[in-house]
Amino acid sequence: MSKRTRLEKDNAGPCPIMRACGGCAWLGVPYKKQLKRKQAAMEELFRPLLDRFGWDVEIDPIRGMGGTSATEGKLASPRAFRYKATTPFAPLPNGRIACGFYAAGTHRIVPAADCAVEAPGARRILNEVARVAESLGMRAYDEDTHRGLLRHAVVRLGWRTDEGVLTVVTTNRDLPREQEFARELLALSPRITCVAQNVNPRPGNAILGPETRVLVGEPCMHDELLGCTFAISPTSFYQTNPQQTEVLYQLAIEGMALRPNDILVDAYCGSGTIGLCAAHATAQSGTPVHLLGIEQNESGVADARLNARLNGLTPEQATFVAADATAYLRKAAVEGARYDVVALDPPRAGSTPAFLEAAMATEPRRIVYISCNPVTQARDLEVLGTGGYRLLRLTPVDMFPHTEHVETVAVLARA
Ligand SMILES: C[S@@+](CC[C@H](N)C(=O)[O-])C[C@H]1O[C@@H](n2cnc3c(N)ncnc32)[C@H](O)[C@@H]1O
Repeated sequence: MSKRTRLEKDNAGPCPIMRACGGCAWLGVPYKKQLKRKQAAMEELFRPLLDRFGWDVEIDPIRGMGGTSATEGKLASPRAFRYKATTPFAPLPNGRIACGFYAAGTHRIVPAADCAVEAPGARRILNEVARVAESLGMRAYDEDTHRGLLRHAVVRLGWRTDEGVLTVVTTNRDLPREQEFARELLALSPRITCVAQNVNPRPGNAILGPETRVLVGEPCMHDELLGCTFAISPTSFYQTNPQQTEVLYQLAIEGMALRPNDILVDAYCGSGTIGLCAAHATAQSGTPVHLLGIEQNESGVADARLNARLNGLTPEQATFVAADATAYLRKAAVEGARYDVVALDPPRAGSTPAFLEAAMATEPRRIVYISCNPVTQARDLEVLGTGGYRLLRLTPVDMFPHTEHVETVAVLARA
């Protein structure tokens, strides 16, 4: 038998472009082994902290898709779990447009007909955006010369709904043949219910710029988590792996251990999802709480207010403020505010010492810290431990199979 070429070997694997694309470095690693690796990484990261504070806590087995690191036997390798997909665009000769994934560590685009981890159909929609733009004579943005219009496209599909938002990111607001472009994008899939344009004129790696407008269709899409309905605008934050988001939120809600009439703060709340799932559950069980959500992205706050209404919560039951979480909580603490439970879910950079100090000054019974970056979370838990909070539970969740990333939920109580 002839020796197989490297390309043939790649094509026989779980994804034909897994070596070229920078997305799923661990796709070839059995899923159970991935979970064990992540569990070991969490032990190594958090053990010194647990020992230093004398917190007698065993880190829970990481909650993977279909099982945990402690599950007996093999686990199926997860597929089709990412409900948000993105492509960069770049110019090719003869007005053609490249799209796909950046090769690992570069800005070289690797074309992809499909993607094993994205929701079915998402990659095809993104590829079709390039074809539509080519047919209308649009130019892709060139990172070297800073010329051209089309930079990225982002598609988000509903997990429990048939809705979706397609956002094209351009260097300026003016779109040639705008209406035709928008209509053709809307027609790419019955699942696209909103087509939006985001304008990002600045060079650099940030995908989204400051201005967004809906070109055609609905102003947002909807999805459902833990029995709640959520409206999601084109540029509001919404988790990419909804199945695991339910696991994550359920752990956070359990950790809150809410009591009737508690004031619950949901800081860095995005579209309000964590706090609203918690407040909705307590309202349903006849023991309502008061929710205060804090988020700096105004479109997230607008979504959160709408989401409160969609889930039957009044403005008295759920209030959302557009503010920097640190500035808001510092002021509240100085004014003597008292909260019963503070949940926070900051971006990868983590929270700030000033936020954590202010949160503790409001004397919450519990602090629930959800993190997509355990390294910054460990740093912040040090501040909370020094301030007198004690870790009760730490649970890793696998939101990002086939990558080294781990999400964690830490539950702390006032000592
Ligand atoms: C990891 S997301 C979490 C969102 C939400 N909890 C969820 O599960 O969908 C972090 C959120 O923090 C917001 N954010 C970032 N920096 C912030 C700040 N300084 N103050 C308030 N919100 C901030 C971001 O806009 C984003 O919505």
